[in-house]
Amino acid sequence: MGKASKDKRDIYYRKAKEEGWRARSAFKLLQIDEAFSILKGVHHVVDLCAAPGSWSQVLSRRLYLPALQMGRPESAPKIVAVDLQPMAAIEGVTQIQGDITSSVTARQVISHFHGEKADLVVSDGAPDVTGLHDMDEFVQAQLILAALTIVTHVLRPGGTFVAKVFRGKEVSLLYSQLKVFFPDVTIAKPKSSRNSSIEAFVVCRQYTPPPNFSPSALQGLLASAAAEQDSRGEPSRAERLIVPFLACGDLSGFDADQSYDLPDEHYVSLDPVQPPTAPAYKSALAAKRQNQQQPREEE
Ligand SMILES: C[S@@+](CC[C@H](N)C(=O)[O-])C[C@H]1O[C@@H](n2cnc3c(N)ncnc32)[C@H](O)[C@@H]1O
Repeated sequence: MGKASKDKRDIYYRKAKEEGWRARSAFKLLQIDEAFSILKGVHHVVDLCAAPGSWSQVLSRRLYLPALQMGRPESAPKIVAVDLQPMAAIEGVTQIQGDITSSVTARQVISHFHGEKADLVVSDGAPDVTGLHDMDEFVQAQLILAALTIVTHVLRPGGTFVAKVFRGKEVSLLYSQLKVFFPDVTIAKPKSSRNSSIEAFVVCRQYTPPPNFSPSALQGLLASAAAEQDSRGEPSRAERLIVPFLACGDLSGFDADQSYDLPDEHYVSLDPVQPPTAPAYKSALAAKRQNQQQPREEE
């Protein structure tokens, strides 16, 4: 790491300590909000993959505490945070400990809203990286798809979804899938996210589910799209559809600080590559730990 980026990291690290944020990641959400005003008018919000909790702190300080200070606790926003890990309590934040890719956790989040809708869903999820880029990007993509499934149940039309992505060569497929639900999808690279990292954030605005869409239809919708798009004339298999993108780890052509225009197509066809299985992911992780390989930087 060069001196300049080291200094930059130290600035956000120090600032986080000074301002009482649990992680320097807080600045990523704050900078996304500066650029896109994602917190404006937000009442209910879901923070997926929230631990140790700096994004939840931002949500609490920006949304919940002001309502309390105005003496209106009854109209205070609802903030729900979910993570595999437990995290220390944050004022105004309800915590659910669980795996967002499991239907049990998804149902817990959905039922928490009692039919009310959220204005904003954020997801800063990152898997435990193996160092194998294809696999890491695949697992990251699974998190985004799980988050998107929750979004289709809890986000109000017109609402916003922000999620961390790893920008691999096939990331345009993910954009295309998001564009099915959001007419406005932008990729953002906040200054506090290291240039050396392939992470970026999709800012998806104006949630507009397709006509006649109901959340349980998500799988069917993607299935029929893939069937139409299967240019090889092979039968489409439902299991391919949970592969949001197939990553190759090739970052050439991506400028970390630039915003990209997104492809117009709603779908691109998927190659018939089997996703890594959970045992393959686990053994890759174990191998990484054994060989002491350097994981890719995430922040
Ligand atoms: C980069 S951290 C999030 C940082 C957080 N936004 C903050 O500001 O403190 C990524 C988190 O994703 C969580 N995570 C990864 N996979 C998950 C899953 N399947 N379900 C729930 N949380 C998950 C990890 O436990 C980790 O806490």
